[in-house]
Amino acid sequence: MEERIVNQEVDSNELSFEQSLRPQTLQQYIGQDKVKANLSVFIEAARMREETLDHVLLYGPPGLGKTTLAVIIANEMGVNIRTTSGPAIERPGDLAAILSALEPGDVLFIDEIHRLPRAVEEVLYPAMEDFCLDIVIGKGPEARSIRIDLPPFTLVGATTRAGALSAPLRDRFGVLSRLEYYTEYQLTDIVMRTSVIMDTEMDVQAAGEIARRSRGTPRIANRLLRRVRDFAQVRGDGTITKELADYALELLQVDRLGLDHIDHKLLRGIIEKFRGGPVGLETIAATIGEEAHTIEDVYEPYLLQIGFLQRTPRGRIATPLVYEHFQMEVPK
Ligand SMILES: Nc1ncnc2c1ncn2[C@@H]1O[C@H](COP(=O)(O)OP(=O)(O)OP(=O)(O)O)[C@@H](O)[C@H]1O
Ligand SMILES: [Mg+2]
Repeated sequence: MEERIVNQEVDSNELSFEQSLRPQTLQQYIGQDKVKANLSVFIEAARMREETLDHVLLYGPPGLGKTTLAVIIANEMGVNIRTTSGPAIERPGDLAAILSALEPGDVLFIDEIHRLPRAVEEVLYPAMEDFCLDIVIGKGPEARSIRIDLPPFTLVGATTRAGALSAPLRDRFGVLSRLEYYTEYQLTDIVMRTSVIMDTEMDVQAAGEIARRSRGTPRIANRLLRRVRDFAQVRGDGTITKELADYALELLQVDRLGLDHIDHKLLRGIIEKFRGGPVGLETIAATIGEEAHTIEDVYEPYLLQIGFLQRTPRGRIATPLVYEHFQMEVPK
């Protein structure tokens, strides 16, 4: 994949930066008001009854705050969180080991839960439903199954692709929370909050400009802020003014809607080579030299969200908004 500032890959340096910025309570968590309102009721009710919280599935595009929310849920419940991910659990025994090491009430966070192997998923069903493990010992006619009780726990699953989850797994979550792209105002708050944590002076207009170009995504907002701060330090006096933000964002090649050179290549490709579409995903992938599933999971969601692309049974169509954005004439 080509290098892009708006991509969703996170290296170890950025990960520790992100962790330093993670809000710790629901109150510090900006936006996602519906999700927060529901969760706070469920958490309070569970605490009043002194029960574990129902299993929670968090889904939505990358970088919107799923992992952050999982940690907050554990904090608000006053319990420990144990973190793992779908691809990391290869065999049923791996999951059994994790489950039997939990303390009563713990949150087990499984990131990318849609990537759990099938055989592992089947261990999860009785664990989620009845807090127990069914283990088969021996083979053939000698085989018998024993049941092991588990401490009650809350499973928090996160996925960018709720559609890829099997129905039996999805049905075992009591709370399904879908995270939405953030508004410009919410992202402005997030950027301001981050600048305070980083001890950097910033004009609110500059924060607004970063927010507008962040594709509705806190991860991208914080990343752009960090790069803009570098420019402020080297080219300015350290303060992030609107002027400096504009200058830096221009150099970073993120346009006023947060689109970068790859989005441009993709959209222009559809317009120039396929007269605006419809054109199939595989064809687009081949034209711009990217994997089809990368386009589908990473590039497309935001372009669909802002109404630049339409998905039809015959392929993708570039809407008139794209022509407008590039100041091109819409063909008859
Ligand atoms: N509501 C929010 N308020 C403030 N900061 C947020 C919020 N949501 C996310 N962030 C920040 O954005 C960054 C990315 O969030 P997080 O890692 O939770 O996203 P994610 O949805 O788990 O992404 P992925 O799908 O890639 O795992 C974190 O540094 C976090 O601090
Ligand atoms: Mg995450």
